[in-house]
Amino acid sequence: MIAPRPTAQECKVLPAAALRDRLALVTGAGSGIGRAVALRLLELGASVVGVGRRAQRLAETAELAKTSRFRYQALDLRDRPAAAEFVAGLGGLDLLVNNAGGQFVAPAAEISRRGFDAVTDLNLTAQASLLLAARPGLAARGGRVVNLSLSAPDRGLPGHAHSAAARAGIAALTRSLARRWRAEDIRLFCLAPGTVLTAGAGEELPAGDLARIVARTPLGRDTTPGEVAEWVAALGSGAADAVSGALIEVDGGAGLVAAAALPG
Ligand SMILES: CCCCC/C=C/C(=O)SCCNC(=O)CCNC(=O)[C@H](O)C(C)(C)COP(=O)(O)OP(=O)(O)OC[C@H]1O[C@@H](n2cnc3c(N)ncnc32)[C@H](O)[C@@H]1OP(=O)(O)O
Ligand SMILES: NC(=O)C1=CN([C@@H]2O[C@H](COP(=O)(O)OP(=O)(O)OC[C@H]3O[C@@H](n4cnc5c(N)ncnc54)[C@H](OP(=O)(O)O)[C@@H]3O)[C@@H](O)[C@H]2O)C=CC1
Repeated sequence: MIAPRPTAQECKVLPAAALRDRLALVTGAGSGIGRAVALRLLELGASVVGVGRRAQRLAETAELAKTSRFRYQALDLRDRPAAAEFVAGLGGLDLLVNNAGGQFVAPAAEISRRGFDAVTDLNLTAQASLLLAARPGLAARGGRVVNLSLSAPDRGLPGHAHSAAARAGIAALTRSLARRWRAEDIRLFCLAPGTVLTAGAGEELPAGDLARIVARTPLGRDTTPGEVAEWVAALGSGAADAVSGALIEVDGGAGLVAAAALPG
């Protein structure tokens, strides 16, 4: 049995105008966690630019947002020059949410070189490139960065060797840049969800595997998109500025247990 989750409303703990007049860039804003983040930042008063490959999905987020403070651009973040040009065009930036990501599940021995590269590119090097491109805009506004990772990537996750390597890499990159970019008034955080039952997670893993993973989670439940969104908003708002470079696991304790619920 799954333990009770907070409702979307119960997740909302920040004051109403916590992000008023801020400009945020949210990658992967056309679905799942990214969409929940974009909508919550808008509710809190921010202007949000959403990117992703599929314009139709971003348009659906715009419909839900019902505000001109949301705009979007179809963009493949692995196209470095296009992504860099787009970010530079935004000018000053208060918050970058590096959320776009994902992987396929396969035993390590069956991941080809191209497969490994595809996943590390999306989840590490494309995020790193976007960070570098956003640096001047972030520095201009004393901005904050939230990089999405995966809970406890260093514990070893069956079927996720490529992704775990990339996600541990983004956590390390976050720590490194948090030290260096402090001088430019840029703050960085790494946020690591456990299992969030988005359509994307459902495409990646069969429902039975997801249910087994959730059942092994110490809190006995999945993490909701609303919970992740509130954490992102809090980190972006300055409420957590005593934190720097940390990997924050919003995972119901999933990272505390061995990840043996998956094959591979
Ligand atoms: C404890 C875990 C709880 C659950 C956590 C859930 C976490 C989430 O992240 S939810 C997010 C869910 N969404 C996704 O993960 C979907 C995103 N995935 C993708 O978009 C793609 O898989 C990709 C971007 C990672 C790769 O796409 P692409 O670059 O288009 O790749 P290609 O199709 O060109 O293939 C490149 C290369 O990879 C090999 N490959 C692809 N799929 C598989 C597979 N299932 N198994 C093995 N290998 C695969 C493919 O064969 C290519 O290699 P070569 O054959 O050597 O050319
Ligand atoms: N759901 C979960 O349990 C967990 C998720 N995560 C991570 O959180 C993030 C969001 O996950 P979730 O919402 O569940 O998954 P989704 O699959 O719904 O979200 C991934 C988003 O990234 C976008 N995206 C993928 N590739 C690219 C690309 N090359 N360029 C631009 N955008 C791209 C997708 O849009 P489009 O396809 O239109 O490009 C999509 O909107 C991901 O990084 C995921 O790995 C981490 C831990 C657990």
